[in-house]
Amino acid sequence: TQSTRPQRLLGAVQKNATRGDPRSVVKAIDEFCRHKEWAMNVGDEKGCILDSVVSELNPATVLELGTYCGYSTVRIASLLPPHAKLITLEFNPDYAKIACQVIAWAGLEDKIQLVEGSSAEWIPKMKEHFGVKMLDLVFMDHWKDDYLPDTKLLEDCGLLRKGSVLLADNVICPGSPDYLKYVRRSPRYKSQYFRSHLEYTKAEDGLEKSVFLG
Ligand SMILES: O=c1[nH]cnc2c(O)c(F)c(-c3ccc(F)cc3)cc12
Ligand SMILES: [Mg+2]
Repeated sequence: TQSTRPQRLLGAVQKNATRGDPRSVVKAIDEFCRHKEWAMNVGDEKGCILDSVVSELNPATVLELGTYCGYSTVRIASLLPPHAKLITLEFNPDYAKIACQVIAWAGLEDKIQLVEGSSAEWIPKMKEHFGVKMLDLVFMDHWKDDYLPDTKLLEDCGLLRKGSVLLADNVICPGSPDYLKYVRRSPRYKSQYFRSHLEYTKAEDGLEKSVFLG
């Protein structure tokens, strides 16, 4: 039977990356996506912006919406301090199965909790089910139409504190205009656009970093 693109991506990791070496996992995926098959990882260029936001923030609790194959999950987790935790939500079971193996290859299982399900279902359960008090960073990379409703849900569930950071991928391509309008207009956020390119292409895309002001 035919393999899927995520399966071929995992194969490239297992073939080219060193077990327990997150940076080699990131590199293997970027090489695969640049030279073999495009895939919707945040990629190396936007990934560097992601790295700088994570490193500057030094978050203790991170929520990632949209795991896909675990590329940004591994990028983020490899930069976290020792006892920090990353919870990543993935709706698609096939993606979750691949991501779990990519995360294991990187040796980051102890820092990452991968949950299969929808953000709408799991955001309200963050506190009771994961013992999460507040979120220091949310990386939004799931589905453009869910960015705004999920942001409102995070607010309503009391998961954001003064200084919590929302970092959203793909705000230009595919684009999330309603989300951009909201965070840029709201007096409750200080928003900043980091211009970049759609992963592995010359098309414009960027990340929007929005600090919750409480
Ligand atoms: O659905 C998505 N979820 C999360 N991230 C994405 C992404 O980074 C993309 F580039 C794209 C994308 C797919 C096809 C295109 F032609 C352009 C962008 C989609 C997603
Ligand atoms: Mg993306």
